[in-house]
Amino acid sequence: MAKIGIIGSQGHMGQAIAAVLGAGEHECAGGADKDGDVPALANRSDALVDFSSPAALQANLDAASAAGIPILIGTTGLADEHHAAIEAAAKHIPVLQTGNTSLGVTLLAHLVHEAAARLGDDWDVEVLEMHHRMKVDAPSGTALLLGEAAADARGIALSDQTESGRDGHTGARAKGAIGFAALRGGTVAGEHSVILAGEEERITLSHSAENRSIFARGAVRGAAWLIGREAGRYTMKDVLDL
Ligand SMILES: NC(=O)C1=CN([C@@H]2O[C@H](COP(=O)(O)OP(=O)(O)OC[C@H]3O[C@@H](n4cnc5c(N)ncnc54)[C@H](OP(=O)(O)O)[C@@H]3O)[C@@H](O)[C@H]2O)C=CC1
Ligand SMILES: O=C(O)C1=N[C@H](C(=O)O)C[C@H](O)C1
Repeated sequence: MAKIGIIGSQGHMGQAIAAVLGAGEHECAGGADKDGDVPALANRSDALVDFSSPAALQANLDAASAAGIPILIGTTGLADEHHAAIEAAAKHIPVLQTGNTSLGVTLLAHLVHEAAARLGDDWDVEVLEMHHRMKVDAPSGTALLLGEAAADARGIALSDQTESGRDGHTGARAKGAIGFAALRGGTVAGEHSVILAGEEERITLSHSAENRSIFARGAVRGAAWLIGREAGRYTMKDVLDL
């Protein structure tokens, strides 16, 4: 039985993860929130899960590194500097970072990769997402993960080809662009669609999260999987062997 420490424990995801741990094969080592003692939490944990804020990321990576334990980063809204910090920490400890810990989205990304590779850039890729009114970042981490899957399949850098937040006289869509649109409202746990639009036909690949327990179960599974691994950067694809 692994002891999992939760950063962001009083938040929606923290509570969902505590519920999974309360019912399952692993144990909750405790939690930390803003002004919490993450180093002390790390010292009594076998692995950490972080669903808090990008502002907390560096301190959380430092605490995991100092304790010599793995960490799963579920926090979204990460910038280049955060990814650089993850790369640096992953030289010393196992780090899994993902915008979505669910089994369904991990498989969806695999399908998007396959579709984008086979169809080529005559088919336009648009990623549409909707989340609850409290969500603070856009596009969602999942939307970016799905966009990355399409970009990777086409051998392009997503950051060079992103079109998001279209408004006003935007001009025609650039060939090869990957578009993003974000909707916010109500209590939606997470809706994602990847639309591949070709000449006179479209394919839509979608995932609907009915509640947060799918993310929580995946987070616990991912954190437990990290224990005993070599230092490095991992994704949910590694956990699920996809
Ligand atoms: N990868 C995935 O599968 C998923 C990722 N997420 C992501 O997880 C994150 C959290 O989501 P959610 O639970 O809905 O958000 P909430 O706002 O409900 O919870 C965030 C929690 O983090 C705490 N927190 C904020 N800043 C810090 C800090 N500096 N140090 C420690 N704790 C801090 C908050 O405490 P306080 O209230 O005191 O500020 C709060 O308890 C978001 O980035 C979200 O996008 C969400 C679902 C799935
Ligand atoms: O903030 C959320 O709620 C969610 N965040 C993640 C994201 O940004 O994609 C995962 C999930 O969609 C819910």
